[in-house]
Amino acid sequence: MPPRGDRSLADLLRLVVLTLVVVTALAIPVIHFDVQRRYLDGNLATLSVLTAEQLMRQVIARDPEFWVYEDGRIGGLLRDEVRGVAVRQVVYAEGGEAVVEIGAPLPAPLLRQRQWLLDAGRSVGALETSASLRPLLRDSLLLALVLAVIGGTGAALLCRYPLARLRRAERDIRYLAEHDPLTGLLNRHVVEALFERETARARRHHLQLSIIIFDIDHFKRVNDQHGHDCGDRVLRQLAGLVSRHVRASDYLVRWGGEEFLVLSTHTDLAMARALVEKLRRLVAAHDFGLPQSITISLGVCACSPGQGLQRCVSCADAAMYRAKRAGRNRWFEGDGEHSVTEG
Ligand SMILES: Nc1nc2c(ncn2[C@@H]2O[C@H](COP(=O)(O)OP(=O)(O)OP(=O)(O)O)[C@@H](O)[C@H]2O)c(=O)[nH]1
Repeated sequence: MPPRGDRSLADLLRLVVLTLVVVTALAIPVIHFDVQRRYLDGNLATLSVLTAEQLMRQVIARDPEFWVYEDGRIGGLLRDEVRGVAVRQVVYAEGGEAVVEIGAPLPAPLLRQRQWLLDAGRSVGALETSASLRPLLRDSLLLALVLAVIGGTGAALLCRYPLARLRRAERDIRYLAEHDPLTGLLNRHVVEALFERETARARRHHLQLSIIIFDIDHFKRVNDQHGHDCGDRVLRQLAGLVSRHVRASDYLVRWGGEEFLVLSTHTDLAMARALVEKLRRLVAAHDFGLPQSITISLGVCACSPGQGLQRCVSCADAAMYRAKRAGRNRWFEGDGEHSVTEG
């Protein structure tokens, strides 16, 4: 049996070794996590500036030995070359050889950055992970392990890039760009692209395409008599009402103030006539909660093949104005030559 003093010394040594192991195991990912938490965690504003340049600068701040920042160069690259380049990849490299590479190809400046590091005999890890903490820690550990195994001499970059949030933001931005905030309908900016797509499809499948334009009659009176908020409510109600009564393959667009456009696919003139009359009746019969009834005037045009959006719209527009002049709450149809016929 070993003497008592030897036993407690061995226990103490074991404890020290164990502590060292645990601290080492925890330290690397914690350091990486610290980098991301201090600089990369955050909101969209932070995201928009999450670039290679910034990431590198943070690492320079942490490890001035590793990143050469001289002559306006960052890690061998001109600052302008990395400005605005998002870091999105996972790259582990050692000597002249990439060890692990996950994800889409790196942007060109970062590829050269990596090459510069490889040539300089550095190890590097650049990492993108999802927004949640668990994969971040897992990837952080993995990165630390890979660097430990390959005997990395350099720092590892850890970049938490909240992709999910970015995608959501992109979706939101696109939605705002394409939709009218008051009614939630598509706005006129998207019509050109829709028209091109649908005319190409119509040509391929020998289908017809029609455009309807309609405008609320005497809408100024609604605003004047009941206030602008009430006018807004009528616009929203009308948008909801009409969108429930056009086909899913039709596009309802807020064309301007109280003017709307329907791009009706697979619809020839006979079908479009039926649709405009249906819409006219629908609106006239609807209770908007006002003392007066709300009516619309409409113009319809079947777009002939090769007729561009502008001509098709002005054909429907001319027909709609004719309906206004003829007393409102009615529709006219136009042909490509702008002659109009009463509905
Ligand atoms: N509340 C509200 N009013 C709007 C909006 N956009 C346009 N308007 C109003 O729509 C009215 C359009 O008036 P006019 O162009 O004179 O047409 P109108 O009174 O409908 O008469 P006709 O079209 O000739 O039947 C104006 O008073 C605009 O202020 C909107 O987003 N909200």
